[in-house]
Amino acid sequence: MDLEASYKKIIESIGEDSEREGLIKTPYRAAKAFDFLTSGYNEDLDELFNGAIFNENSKNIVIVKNIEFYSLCEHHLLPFWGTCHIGYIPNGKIVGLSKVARLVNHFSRRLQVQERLTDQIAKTLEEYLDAQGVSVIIQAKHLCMMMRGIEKQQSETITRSTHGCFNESEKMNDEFLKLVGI
Ligand SMILES: Nc1nc2c(ncn2[C@@H]2O[C@H](COP(=O)(O)OP(=O)(O)OP(=O)(O)O)[C@@H](O)[C@H]2O)c(=O)[nH]1
Ligand SMILES: [Zn+2]
Repeated sequence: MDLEASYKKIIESIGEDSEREGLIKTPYRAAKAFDFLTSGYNEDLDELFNGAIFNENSKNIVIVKNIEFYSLCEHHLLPFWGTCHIGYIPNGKIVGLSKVARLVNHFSRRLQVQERLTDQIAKTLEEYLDAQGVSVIIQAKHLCMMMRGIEKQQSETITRSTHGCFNESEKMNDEFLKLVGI
């Protein structure tokens, strides 16, 4: 069964009339939206980075912060969203800045948990750049904790994934946190 037919079934399962005017095109719209929200599955990482990794000798920290993202909680299929802060220490290679944000979309536009999202972003960047170190922080709110379940409106989840020299150097960690400003 394709996505559109599945949505029609969901609408009917809750007792709604899938043929009424307001809902007639809803399965099509919802399928299109869900396709977009999970489009990360269809992207190729090599293509994403292709042509935008440059040789450069800087050994100083690079930070791209406040990258907003939307993802889907894999337990409830409800959105979680927030900001991602990424820092790395180059080791002969740097990456086009937009690709850092594309990497966040790549792993957030799918069914996720926040911890895995954080790790996948960090590990992939480390791998592609052969970086000396990578540190990623994600701050997010989960609708599954807000509009249902425990119904906490203010709680925020912070996750972190540190690799390479960030695991060994307190100074680097401090610099990253200070520049990110959280
Ligand atoms: N660690 C982690 N947990 C998540 C994430 N997103 C949602 N969850 C949690 O996944 C858990 C699923 O627990 P279950 O007890 O199986 O589901 P539930 O009965 O709907 O749980 P409640 O939300 O407590 O009502 C819940 O505690 C959610 O808060 C995430 O990104 N990371
Ligand atoms: Zn959830």
